[in-house]
Amino acid sequence: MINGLTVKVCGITRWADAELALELGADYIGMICYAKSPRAVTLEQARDLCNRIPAGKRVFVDVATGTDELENFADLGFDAFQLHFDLDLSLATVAAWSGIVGPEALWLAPRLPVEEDFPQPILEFADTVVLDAHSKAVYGGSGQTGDWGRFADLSTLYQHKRWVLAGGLSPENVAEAVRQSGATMIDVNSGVESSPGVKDPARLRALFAALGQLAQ
Ligand SMILES: O=C(O)c1ccccc1N[C@@H]1O[C@H](COP(=O)(O)O)[C@@H](O)[C@H]1O
Repeated sequence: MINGLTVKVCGITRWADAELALELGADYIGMICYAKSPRAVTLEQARDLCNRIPAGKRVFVDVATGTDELENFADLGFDAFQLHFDLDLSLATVAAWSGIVGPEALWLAPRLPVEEDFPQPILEFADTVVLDAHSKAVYGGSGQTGDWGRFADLSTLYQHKRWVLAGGLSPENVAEAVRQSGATMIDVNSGVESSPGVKDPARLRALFAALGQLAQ
C-alpha cells in the first residue's frame, strides 16, 4: 500500500516483472489466463508464477470462466479471481463462481457500457468490484481510461464493497485519476508496458514514484 492506495499490477507474464513490481510496493500481481489476450499466460507459466509470488498477492484474471475451469485454476494457489463478463451472463453463473472461490476472493469485472445501469444484483456474490473502461473490442487491457466520475458515484453508493479503478492508468494520469475517482485501489496494466505482457521497468518505477507523491 502506498499513500493509502492498494495497487495491483496486471498482465504479468515474467517473474522479473513481478519481482520488480513487488519490490516497488505492488499489493497484487495479476496473471491473465484468458487465451485470447495478448498477455495470456499458459497454465505452466501461471503455476510457476504462483509458486514464486508471495501468498495473498496472486490474482487470476479471465473472462466468463467455466465453473470446472475455475475449480482447476483455484487449485493452482491463486488468492483472488478477477472475472470479466458481459451483462447478459446469468446471475446463476456469478453465484456459482462465488460458491467455488468465496465472495472474499471473487473480484467481479462487468463489461459495463456507458449507457447501462450498474448490475446491482451481482454485489451479493462478491466483496470486490473492478470497474474498467468499456470497450466493445476487448474485455480488458484496452488502455482506454474510464469514467472516473462514475467510479466515484458507484463506490460511494455501494461503499460496503471494495472498488478497484482500472482502465488506461499510467504514470502520467494516475494522480489525476485517483483525485477524480476517489479510488483507494487501482489496477495498472498496459500503461506500464513496453509491449503486451512485457513491463517497462522505467514506467513501473515512474508509476510508483507518481503514487509516492500523492497527497495523503
Ligand atoms: O489485459 C488484457 O488483455 C485483459 C484481457 C481480458 C480481461 C482483462 C484484461 N486486462 C485487464 O484490463 C484492465 C485494464 O487494463 P488497461 O490498464 O486498460 O491495460 C485491468 O483490470 C487488467 O487486469
